[in-house]
Amino acid sequence: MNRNSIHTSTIVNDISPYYVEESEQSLSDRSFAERSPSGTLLLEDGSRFAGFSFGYEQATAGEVVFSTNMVGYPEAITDPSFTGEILVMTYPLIGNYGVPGPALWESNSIRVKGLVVSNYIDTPSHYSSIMTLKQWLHQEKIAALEIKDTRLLTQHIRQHGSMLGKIIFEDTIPFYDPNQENLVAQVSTSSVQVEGHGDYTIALIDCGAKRNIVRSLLDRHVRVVTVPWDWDLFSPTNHFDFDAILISNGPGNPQMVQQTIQTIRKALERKIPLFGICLGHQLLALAAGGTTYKLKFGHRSQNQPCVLNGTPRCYITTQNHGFAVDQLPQGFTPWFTNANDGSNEGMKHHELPFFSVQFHPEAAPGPMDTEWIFDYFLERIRC
Ligand SMILES: NC(=O)CC[C@H](N)C(=O)O
Repeated sequence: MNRNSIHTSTIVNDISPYYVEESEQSLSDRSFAERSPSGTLLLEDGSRFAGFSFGYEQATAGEVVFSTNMVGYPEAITDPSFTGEILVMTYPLIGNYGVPGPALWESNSIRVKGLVVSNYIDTPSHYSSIMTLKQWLHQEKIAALEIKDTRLLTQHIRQHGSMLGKIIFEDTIPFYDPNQENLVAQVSTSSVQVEGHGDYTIALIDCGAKRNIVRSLLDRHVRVVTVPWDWDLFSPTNHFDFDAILISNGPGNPQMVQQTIQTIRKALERKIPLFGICLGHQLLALAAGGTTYKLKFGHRSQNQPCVLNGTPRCYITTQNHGFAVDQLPQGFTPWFTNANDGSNEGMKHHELPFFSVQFHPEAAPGPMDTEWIFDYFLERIRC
């Protein structure tokens, strides 16, 4: 096929897929060129990106964010932290290893409001695959578009910041801002779950916990009692013995999660060992008197470099967050700092067992470089 025959019809703010002239088409290109865009990603600034639908064709709206992770799309789209978000994946091959069984997901369903990829592969090859990504998206009624130029779309988001958007077909719907709602209340467990055995009991406040947090604790032979986000651990009616509290990751604006912040404040007063992950880091900061802010386009990838403060050591971390901690609370010092933009990535109290990280030490997906933080957590309980 003569490469000169391919040209892109890129109209300002309207990225259309490649078109190939009739004459030099191979069969596969012919099928590609004949497919007409069937869906549109419309951003709140008026930008339109046409695409080919491979998901459930019903309009959906949310905050449009991008992630650069190269692997782990099943874990990513089942992470409750993505609730309310339309996820753009910049790595061009998505779907190529299918979908594993639920035991390898980070929650029991797909959490993104919509999915945008550059090249959807509908012919997966992997021993663990039980269905194609397209089948899964249809099963769970999630819209998905193949927009060839996710690079341009991502550059747009980087330049202008993550913004509201919607995937529309024949129908349309209003824009929806997930950060104006308490998304944690929508994703948290509604009942208390008890798992595992061991010398220590961890109360896990489920703000949208990724399953690999629980797996990481159970692997260390502790008992994990998962409670809802608004469970008052200190009310007489709810009492059970525990040795420490882990505040989990979760979606949306940390300011919306006031009941959890109140519970953390009570734990601080009682000097109970506290460990926060991602949203948990933000909630611990707010509970202790710190502040949070919204990043321009967030950190969503598996290669975010975090320097261990006071050392030359830099860890490669998995991240998925749009907010960050600005002012650390009194008595806390920075634990990790993002080597890309200098943002805070962790903090610890200068004497009491209170500490938290903005990144995901449980990975899933991504590198296990910081898994040792779970061991550090248990050591702080023992001493
Ligand atoms: N993964 C998370 O816990 C995300 C925390 C928070 N919702 C944010 O976007 O910053």
